[in-house]
Amino acid sequence: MAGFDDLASERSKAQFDVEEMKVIWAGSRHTLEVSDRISRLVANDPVFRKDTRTMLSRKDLFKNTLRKAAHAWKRIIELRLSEEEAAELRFYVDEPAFMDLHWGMFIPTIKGQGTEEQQQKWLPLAYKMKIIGCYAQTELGHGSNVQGLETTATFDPQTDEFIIHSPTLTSSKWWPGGLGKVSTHAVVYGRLIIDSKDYGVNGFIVQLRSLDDHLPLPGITIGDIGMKFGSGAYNTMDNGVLRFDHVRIPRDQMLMRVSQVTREGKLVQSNVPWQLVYGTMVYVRQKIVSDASCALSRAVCIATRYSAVRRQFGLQSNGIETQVIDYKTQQSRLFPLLASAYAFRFVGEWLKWLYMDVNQRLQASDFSTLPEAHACTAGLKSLTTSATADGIEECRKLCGGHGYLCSSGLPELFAVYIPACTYEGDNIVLLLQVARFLIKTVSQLGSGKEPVGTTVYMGRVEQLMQCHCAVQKAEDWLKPSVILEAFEARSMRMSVASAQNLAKFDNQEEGFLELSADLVQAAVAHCQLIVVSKFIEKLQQDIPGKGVKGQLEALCNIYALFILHKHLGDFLSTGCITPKQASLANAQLRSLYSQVRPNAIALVDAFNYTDHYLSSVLGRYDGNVYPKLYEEAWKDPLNDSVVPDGYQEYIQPILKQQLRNARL
Ligand SMILES: CCCCCCCC/C=C\CCCCCCCCCC(=O)SCCNC(=O)CCNC(=O)[C@H](O)C(C)(C)COP(=O)(O)OP(=O)(O)OC[C@H]1O[C@@H](n2cnc3c(N)ncnc32)[C@H](O)[C@@H]1OP(=O)(O)O
Ligand SMILES: Cc1cc2nc3c(=O)[nH]c(=O)nc-3n(C[C@H](O)[C@H](O)[C@H](O)COP(=O)(O)OP(=O)(O)OC[C@H]3O[C@@H](n4cnc5c(N)ncnc54)[C@H](O)[C@@H]3O)c2cc1C
Repeated sequence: MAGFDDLASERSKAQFDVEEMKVIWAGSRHTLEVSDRISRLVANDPVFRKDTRTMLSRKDLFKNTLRKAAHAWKRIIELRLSEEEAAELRFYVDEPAFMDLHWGMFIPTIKGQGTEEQQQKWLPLAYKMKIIGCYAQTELGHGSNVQGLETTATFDPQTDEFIIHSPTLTSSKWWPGGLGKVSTHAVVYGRLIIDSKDYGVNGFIVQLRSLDDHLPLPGITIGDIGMKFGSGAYNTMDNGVLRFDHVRIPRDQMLMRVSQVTREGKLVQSNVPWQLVYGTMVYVRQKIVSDASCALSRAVCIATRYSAVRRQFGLQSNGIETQVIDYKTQQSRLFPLLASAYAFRFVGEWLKWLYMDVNQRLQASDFSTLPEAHACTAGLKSLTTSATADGIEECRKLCGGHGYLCSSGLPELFAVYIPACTYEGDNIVLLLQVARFLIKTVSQLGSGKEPVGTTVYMGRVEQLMQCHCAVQKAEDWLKPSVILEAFEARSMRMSVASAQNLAKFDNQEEGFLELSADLVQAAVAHCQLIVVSKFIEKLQQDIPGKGVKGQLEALCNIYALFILHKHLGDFLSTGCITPKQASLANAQLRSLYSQVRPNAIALVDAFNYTDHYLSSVLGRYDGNVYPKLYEEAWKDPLNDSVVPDGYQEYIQPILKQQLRNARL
């Protein structure tokens, strides 16, 4: 049987230790053990089946999600899972649901923006799920522009309460996940008003529904905002609409870590920067970067396995056609995505470390690294989600016609993933934040304030503005120092050029708007440099296992040279490399594809995904694609009857020409 033999033979060709690569991918032996155990637990539980998801009506789909969420919670309690194991279980259940927002945003917001007392009051309730919360920031009229939110929270000194109100239609909360049908509570972002004075946006804990009968509390109008893109996909989530009509909450339900309102109605600022009100977004953006590597690797795993099973043209002497993975065009589309999945994994790991480091500093009142953390999380969220969304679609095309079937798993993965380019900050809006940070850094060069963190390279501005790439032969592109210098010089020169152009404007804000398209490109260049440099740093660590390091080096070089090839215009126009060096990079890239080819299947096996998680007939571990595709087709409800419903009303009259006769 084609698929079985093909994948078995591919696995036997691997030139590295797959088990050790699994550890590298997971992050540690411990993480691998946990994710392996929990993914199998989910895969073997019939309640977590997901093969009918794309065929259910919205109501049935949603109820099924509630059933799975309740079952997941039951298993977490029964098995006494740790926080880490519980998070893995939710991940492998693989269905967007209110739980994501409760654990992923509501709880972190209280932890990050609540005082000690507020945490003590609310966190135990949230941890035990005695209350379910969501994150209600975006409104009908404003999402990106958080300072433009219209919901008001007016302090009433008579009663020691805030009055939460939606003064306009556009102030209706719109989009929060988990809000529409499930959440009992929300962190609501609104304008703090004291004595008619507007003190800007802050977070407030507001109860939305009765804990007895789940009905909305007085003054609250609440519902789901309707069907979203794709079948199944993100429609398991109850993204909601919410309006307040003068709803009163006690004063101590304003999240008061950043600023406090006293009983007398005085606003007291603490020593933490006001931007901490945006802190949950930094946390979630960091998570989304790790998530990107999961979504991309999942699509790549499906496309790689299928490309080894699928054969088209080129009859060989033994009468067998060519595996499509052997076509150079297939490799040049697929392998950069494989390399990107690994690159995003490692940059995600680093970003997690950066976030933890910033958090520890914040606890010690050191706020110096917050701007860098904001720029890195915003930029990398943007870069990785855009590349992943495009990458999933490319994987669908790599699977030809069968990729368009829901049973390939790719349409639903695409539909569920693409909003990541929008939620938690529109990707362009976030890149503009990075650009502001870069322009600020460039403007401070020579002022005595040394660039830090990921902008340290900018301290070598003179060298980077003048350096010439030393590549003379294709293999020179394999040297990390050569790659780094080319990426640093490109980013430096693009930022400096933007800053110089900006300086020509009398009004900096106007200039920023006028040049924003170029500024976005400079931000992308800086973020790509971060990804490349973190991959190179990873390779400097001790990497055990036969051949593992060699494979990672090849993937790192593929990622870097692919980006160089894709953005050749930047590298050439800034004079970082010559056309001859560009063509040497291309030659090297081709040679790297050949190096990865025999290891491709093993490299996707190292993700250690179960067939349940992949939910793809094309990506099955055993490669038994054709019989299963055939089998799946017959499961479609349309095939329940041989003659379809509607035959007599709509097909028969055409065939019998009754419709035409009626017209004549
Ligand atoms: C096949 C099926 C598969 C199923 C798979 C299922 C798997 C399920 C798994 C996952 C599901 C995913 C779950 C994810 C759920 C989605 C959750 C989505 C939630 C949301 O979207 S919440 C809403 C998010 N909203 C936003 O992000 C809004 C974006 N806007 C902003 O962040 C800001 O308004 C702005 C940054 C764009 C502008 O702010 P503003 O104050 O107006 O602006 P500036 O003047 O530019 O900035 C002032 C100053 O502050 C600094 N700064 C800005 N932001 C931050 C920050 N976050 N932290 C620190 N500092 C910040 C900025 O740099 C300026 O500094 P300066 O003055 O220059 O020094
Ligand atoms: C699936 C999903 C789940 C979500 N979950 C939540 C949630 O749980 N809680 C919550 O509060 N919100 C949630 N959101 C809302 C989400 O955070 C916002 O949609 C997002 O921040 C983008 O804001 P917007 O919709 O206002 O886009 P807009 O800002 O209206 O963007 C429209 C266009 O304008 C461009 N644009 C906007 N501003 C600028 C600028 N300054 N310069 C250049 N171009 C600009 C953008 O690039 C984009 O092309 C969710 C959204 C989705 C899709």
